[in-house]
Amino acid sequence: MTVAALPGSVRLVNLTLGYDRRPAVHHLDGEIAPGAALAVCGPNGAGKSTLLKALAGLLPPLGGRIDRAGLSAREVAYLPQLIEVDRSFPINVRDFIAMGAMRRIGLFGRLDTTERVRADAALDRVGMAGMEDRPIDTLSGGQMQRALFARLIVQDQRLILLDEPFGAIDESTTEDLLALVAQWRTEGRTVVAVLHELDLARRAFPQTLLLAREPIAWGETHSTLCADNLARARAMSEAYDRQARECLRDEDAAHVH
Ligand SMILES: Nc1ncnc2c1ncn2[C@@H]1O[C@H](COP(=O)(O)OP(=O)(O)OP(=O)(O)O)[C@@H](O)[C@H]1O
Repeated sequence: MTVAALPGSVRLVNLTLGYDRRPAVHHLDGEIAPGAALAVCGPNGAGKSTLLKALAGLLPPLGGRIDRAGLSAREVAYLPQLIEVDRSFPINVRDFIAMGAMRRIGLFGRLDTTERVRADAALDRVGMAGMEDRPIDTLSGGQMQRALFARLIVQDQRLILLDEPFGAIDESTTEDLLALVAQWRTEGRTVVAVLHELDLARRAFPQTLLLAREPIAWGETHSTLCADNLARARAMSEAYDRQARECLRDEDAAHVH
């Protein structure tokens, strides 16, 4: 018997994800409860970003499914890795932040006073008041990440997906943005973040999924990130890399004969 998912939860059912029909994440089962703060950790190439893209609805599953109970794809905000954000676009900070309101005002809609006030309040919240007119290509990495979080505030969604939000930014920015994540939780939003720094997961994310192509563990953060599980994740990831090379060799051989 299938138990109904909680309203606002996200359930992964035997989920397999990949590219060009090659699996990158296998057989993932679990549920992200509404209001949860879930860290996704694991070695390089473990499939963390792939999972986030699928949760954002940008990558259709190769197998299994993602059930979003009562949560439409439009209620999801996704922040890709900073490196993937195009900063060369000629736009100032306020207009960049206000792009978060696009679903409310439409692609070519004008910013009314309410949206302007909302954008400025979001900038203030992330400590960037007074920077409204700066072109985004003049921002430092930390300022850009603050601006991206301000855009998430303006987006105002129930499920927030963050891919390595604290990589390559200074400590005070990390602390300020962690406080914002805590606030989102008190507002009942669900936050899923890919994190490389396990200490940040331990400090600020009560739940963790440890991934190494397959789930190693998913549960309370401190027990999930125990030494045994971390060693298993590393071993699984290395084994996968070896197998992948062997698979590629098999395919090359098949082409020759
Ligand atoms: N667009 C793509 N096309 C083909 N393969 C991809 C693509 N993106 C990722 N992959 C592959 O999928 C696997 C998982 O990658 P993913 O980026 O999800 O891992 P990750 O855990 O986020 O890694 P990292 O911590 O290094 O960012 C890797 O083998 C990667 O090479």
